[in-house]
Amino acid sequence: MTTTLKGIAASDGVAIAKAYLLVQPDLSFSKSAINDVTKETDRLQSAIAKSNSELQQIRDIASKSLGEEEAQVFDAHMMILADPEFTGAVKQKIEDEKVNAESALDDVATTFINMFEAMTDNPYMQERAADVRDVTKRIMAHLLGVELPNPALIDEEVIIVAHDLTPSDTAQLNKKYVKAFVTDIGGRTAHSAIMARSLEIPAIVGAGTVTTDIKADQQVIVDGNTGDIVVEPTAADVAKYQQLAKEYAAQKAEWAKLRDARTETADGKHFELAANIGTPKDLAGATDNGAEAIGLYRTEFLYMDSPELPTEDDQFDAYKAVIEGMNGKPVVVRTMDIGGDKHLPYLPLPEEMNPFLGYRAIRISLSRQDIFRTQLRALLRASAFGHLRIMFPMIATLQEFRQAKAILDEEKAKLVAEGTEVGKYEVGIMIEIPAAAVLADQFAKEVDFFSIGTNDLIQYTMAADRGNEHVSYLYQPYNPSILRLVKHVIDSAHKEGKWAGMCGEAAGDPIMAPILVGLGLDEFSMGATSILKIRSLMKRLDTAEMAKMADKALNESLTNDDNIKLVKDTLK
Ligand SMILES: C=C(OP(=O)(O)O)C(=O)O
Ligand SMILES: [Mg+2]
Repeated sequence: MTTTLKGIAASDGVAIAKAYLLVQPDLSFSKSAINDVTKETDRLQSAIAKSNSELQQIRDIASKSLGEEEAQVFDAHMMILADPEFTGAVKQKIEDEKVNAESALDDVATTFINMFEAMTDNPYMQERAADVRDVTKRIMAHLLGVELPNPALIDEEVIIVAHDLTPSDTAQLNKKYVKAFVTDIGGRTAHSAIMARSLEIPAIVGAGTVTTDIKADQQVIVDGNTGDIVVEPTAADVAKYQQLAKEYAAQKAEWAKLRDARTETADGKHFELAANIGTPKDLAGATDNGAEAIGLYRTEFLYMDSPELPTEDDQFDAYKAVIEGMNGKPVVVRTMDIGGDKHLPYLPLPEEMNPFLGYRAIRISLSRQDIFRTQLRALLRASAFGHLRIMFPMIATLQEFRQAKAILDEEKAKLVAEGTEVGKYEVGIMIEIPAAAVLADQFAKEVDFFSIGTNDLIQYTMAADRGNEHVSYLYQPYNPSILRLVKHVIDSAHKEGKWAGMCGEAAGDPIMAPILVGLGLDEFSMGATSILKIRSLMKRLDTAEMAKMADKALNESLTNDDNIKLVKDTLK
């Protein structure tokens, strides 16, 4: 029977394919005493052998579809399977204590994981804990006779159905086969959603209980424009959505004609449309979509994709590739923003009740200066190769900015003294904490630019977790409170002769962009796939009319919805 589910539209486009449930099975077991030791060690042996051949197969496919580097993690897993200190210890425990294999495996794995995690001075060994966990899960699944999902083995078109997708899960999906994804939890600005937009696949997040409502292999339609998920569609549904997919493709082809066009309003005013990227690989998408700049390079993915802290040279190579790749166009590189929902296995952070209010971004950089200075040196060296803008995330106070800037100046002086070439660069901050937005007039005297991070600015202003679907109604970019903060930031920058951009998701939103044009925002940075849509929209706007509309939006409208209506009516 056909059912329609609803979630939060997180990435545009329409997809029709069968469901692939990326759900962790229940691996609980109970401890029991055994009589037949040989039978139990045979069960263990067979689970290890099955795990090994599965890993071999995953490794082969992963190396072909994702690249040799991504595949190497599976070598590490196979090494653990072959390590007598680990699997030998499980066998020994079964023999000595006459317990079932599941319980012996769990005990030994826990000992190893605790041991690795305690090695706080050796991040490489700490990371092995995650490998032991993964391998243990695989052996356990075979012992219990349940199946683990293996997304790397997908070799036909599917729609991924998951409770949530971490940034690293999303990075492992092969775009050739993964046509869309839907998740139980998350909001429009969760990193999985941002990732979907950069992969250019439709996505719906925060859809409630899709992992139980949708069964494996059921046919599913995902409409990433509206947030509708149709399960077991009728032939008429399929025809309707095929038509919508066709129209969307035609619309995209129309926008594509604007690729090399200058971004101009109807009255000839230019606005800079930039792309947000996560890795140098995203550069192609940015230039294909006509980006005039990179307005946000989120460097944390460099750290997340690496098994240990990336070296200065690794970072230099990545930054240089992006800066050179943009051929003199500006590139805003944001220093590491780890914490919140982004974790590094080799940099254990304290468990926090409110990670988004905790130890993240510049707060980590200022206390772990070894990590920060390495990144700054790599950036300063890369500045010689084009137009660099360095940006600090999550700045709350002037002192934090001054401290970060002083460290940058120190590293520059050291490099210059060593005879290393350093180019020109600007230094700016993200405005994503209300404290900094309110004091933007003070900050504007000291920084070269602002980039407003609405994803965080909205969550902190509204006190509503950006990834929590229960409070996603409070993600209100057009709420007059948010707009007034944005106006204050833009006006403060202009008063000091500085520029203000926006790199939060709101910059690429067709309702928000006209208001921002009216407020005089200088630079709009967004997922690359939104650029042409916004360029096309801007061609229709008159800046004086938008300024009047923005004034109403700030001073006459009372709610977010009032402003949606105001923009729609004005653009009619
Ligand atoms: C762009 C932003 O940063 P991130 O989404 O990486 O937190 C933001 O907060 O708006
Ligand atoms: Mg942010």
